[in-house]
Amino acid sequence: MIKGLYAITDACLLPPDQLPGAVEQALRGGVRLLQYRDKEPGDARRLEQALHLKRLCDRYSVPLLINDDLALAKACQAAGVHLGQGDLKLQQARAELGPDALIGITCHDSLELAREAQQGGASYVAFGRFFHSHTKPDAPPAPLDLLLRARSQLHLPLVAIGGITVDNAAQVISRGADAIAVIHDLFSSRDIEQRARDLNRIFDRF
Ligand SMILES: Cc1ncc(COP(=O)(O)OP(=O)(O)O)c(N)n1
Ligand SMILES: Cc1nc(C(=O)O)sc1CCOP(=O)(O)O
Ligand SMILES: [Mg+2]
Repeated sequence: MIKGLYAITDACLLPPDQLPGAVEQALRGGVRLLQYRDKEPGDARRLEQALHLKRLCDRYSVPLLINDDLALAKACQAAGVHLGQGDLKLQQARAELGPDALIGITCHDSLELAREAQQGGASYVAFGRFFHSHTKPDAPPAPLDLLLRARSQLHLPLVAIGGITVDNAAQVISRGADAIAVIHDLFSSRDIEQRARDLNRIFDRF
């Protein structure tokens, strides 16, 4: 289930009037998971957008995850949440969302954090950033070979994030990433649908 292109939305790249259209193009291009990530204030706007994305994702049978915000995930009946090390604890999210929810955990460059997340019942672990990221330039870097070690030591799906593009995605997929989480290279593209197709197609080579 956690396999292929994992698209993440961004409030700067996608203002409210462009968000649904851009996401639908990505879904048409074969995105396998979608994360709604919006750190701007405005609970009512965020709820409205998340509900809209949930309807779109349902049409394409794609799970919607919500970044950081458990209450929003519950309110829009999302498939799950993505949590960082400074966010809500995995155990609380699992207890509130139930055993079937998708819960992803950011592990930066740490196999120890990943083992902890695996033991705690995470659905996937995310490592990164692997390349320069336009969206989050200050995210701590992670070495590509971390994925090889993670692949041999963990049984959970591995998500790679941070500066992933059509030109470098093969480097993380060939080292064991099950999914690539992408913001800028997808949503800044002039043809989002085609870019989604191109990013997904890289998995066929491995
Ligand atoms: C798939 C995926 N991986 C990592 C992150 C980053 O989460 P976090 O460290 O909590 O940072 P913010 O996204 O909240 O800024 C993610 N969102 N998704
Ligand atoms: C949200 C996020 N988290 C990261 C991490 O390393 O934890 S990198 C990142 C931004 C990903 O966007 P882009 O594909 O534009 O680089
Ligand atoms: Mg977070």
